[in-house]
Amino acid sequence: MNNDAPAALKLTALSKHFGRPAVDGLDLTVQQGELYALLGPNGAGKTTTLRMVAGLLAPDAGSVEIFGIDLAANPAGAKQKIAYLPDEPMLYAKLKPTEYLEFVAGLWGIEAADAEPRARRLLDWLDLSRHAHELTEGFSRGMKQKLALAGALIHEPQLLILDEPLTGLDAAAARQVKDLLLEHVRGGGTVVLTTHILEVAERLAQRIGIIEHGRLIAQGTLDELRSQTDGGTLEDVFLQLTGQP
Ligand SMILES: Nc1ncnc2c1ncn2[C@@H]1O[C@H](COP(=O)(O)OP(=O)(O)OP(=O)(O)O)[C@@H](O)[C@H]1O
Repeated sequence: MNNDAPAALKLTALSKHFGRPAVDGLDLTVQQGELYALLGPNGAGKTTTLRMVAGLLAPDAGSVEIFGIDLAANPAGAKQKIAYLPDEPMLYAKLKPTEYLEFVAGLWGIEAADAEPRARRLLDWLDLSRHAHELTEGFSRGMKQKLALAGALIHEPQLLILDEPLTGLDAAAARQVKDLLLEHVRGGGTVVLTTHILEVAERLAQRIGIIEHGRLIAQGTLDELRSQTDGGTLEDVFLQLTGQP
């Protein structure tokens, strides 16, 4: 990790209210090359945070910086560096995976000659190649989730923002996605994900942040979080920190 490099993601006093605070003065920094898991109870503000990072929701206050680029000042420059995968991604039912990936690549201005091998590699990796010429409308939830992830990766973003990327995936698909995320980080990329599957955070994340009522209440490696509590599994630590029985 290069300490002189700008953080991959820096949130400063980020806030969003929907009548009441959903995200409430959130400060959070993720360094380049990290896999950071954001955990929190239902309604804690995780999705709202990620949607602001993705530029889909305007903050009421505070700022988002992506590799030192202020999202509000230079949205196009900041967004070029990230991919955002929502918890319920949208696909085009009447497109085949290859067509979908070519379409997404086109939106990013990637030449077909470059997009095609990238798409092939992603479909291979996610074990979707044998379905490459089927319409996505017939895909299972897990297959759709994997294709959406491939779409998020097609422009080779440096920062991946993933909302619950493993929900609904079977063991094999979850393994493929986890391997892909680890590969992204090994190659110098950065991942920020939310998950309710604590084993995913425990196994993949270098650092874990716990958010409650829109605020970061704890952050660190699993060992650091353990030392702030009575220890145990991440589940024990999480439940203690969030004051749940
Ligand atoms: N568009 C919206 N309009 C009104 N309230 C909203 C909106 N989006 C989120 N909220 C509220 O903001 C709060 C935070 O929601 P958010 O979806 O960010 O939580 P979360 O941590 O992602 O929860 P979960 O784990 O259940 O997905 C909740 O109280 C939610 O009801």
